[in-house]
Amino acid sequence: MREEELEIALKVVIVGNGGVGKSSMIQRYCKGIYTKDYKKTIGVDFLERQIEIDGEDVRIMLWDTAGQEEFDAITKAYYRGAQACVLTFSTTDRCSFEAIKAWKIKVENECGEIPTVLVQNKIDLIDQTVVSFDEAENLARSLGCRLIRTSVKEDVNVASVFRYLATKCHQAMKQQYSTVVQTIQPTISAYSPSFQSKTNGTIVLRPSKKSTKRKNVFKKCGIL
Ligand SMILES: Nc1nc2c(ncn2[C@@H]2O[C@H](COP(=O)(O)OP(=O)(O)OP(=O)(O)O)[C@@H](O)[C@H]2O)c(=O)[nH]1
Repeated sequence: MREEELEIALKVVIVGNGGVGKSSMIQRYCKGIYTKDYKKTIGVDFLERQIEIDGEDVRIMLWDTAGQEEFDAITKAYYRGAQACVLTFSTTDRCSFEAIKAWKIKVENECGEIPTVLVQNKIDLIDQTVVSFDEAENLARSLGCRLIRTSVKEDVNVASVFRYLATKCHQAMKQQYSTVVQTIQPTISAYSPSFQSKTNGTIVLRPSKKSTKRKNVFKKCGIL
């Protein structure tokens, strides 16, 4: 497999109370559609979309989890292995805003600290807001993540949420990859007066099949 054929896949979980717009957000992003009807998610659902980050293909798998507590036992299992998280609340639902910290803890218990974004959805209904501008900003600051305001209905900022997370994960993977490559790909520099080579006595050892190594490294990092 050549380097350019490698694929990076990201698992992203979307969490938040029922009715905040999680399913709508995923449908909007992956299928480009929006429906006014509310159909409660039962358990877990998933859709995917491929985008390009830094010239590389990144497949984003979006896991839509039910917001109702009755599904907690099922949904928790699906958080495992997620590399990024979207914490969602609705502009018109105070409880969904107050539940955000609990949602973060639920995800952290399964995945540890992963790149996370706080999303305030239904910004088209800002005249009916029950969360002030500052409250949302302060919550994002206290959680240590970026706040993005979206309207799935009007298609505002939805793509930015996933591009932001994919870029963060992609950078982290690249960094992780180069660290692993540095450890498994030693460069031995030795001066030998009796050895006359093109490199003036410096012997450089490199793997002959770079792309195969790289693929293995990606596997080790859990990227493939
Ligand atoms: N005005 C407005 N309505 C929205 C927006 N996004 C979603 N909705 C509506 O909010 C309702 C709930 O949306 P869903 O996507 O089903 O919510 P959910 O978070 O997946 O809900 P659960 O499956 O119960 O967890 C639907 O009627 C949507 O049409 C938005 O940006 N603006």
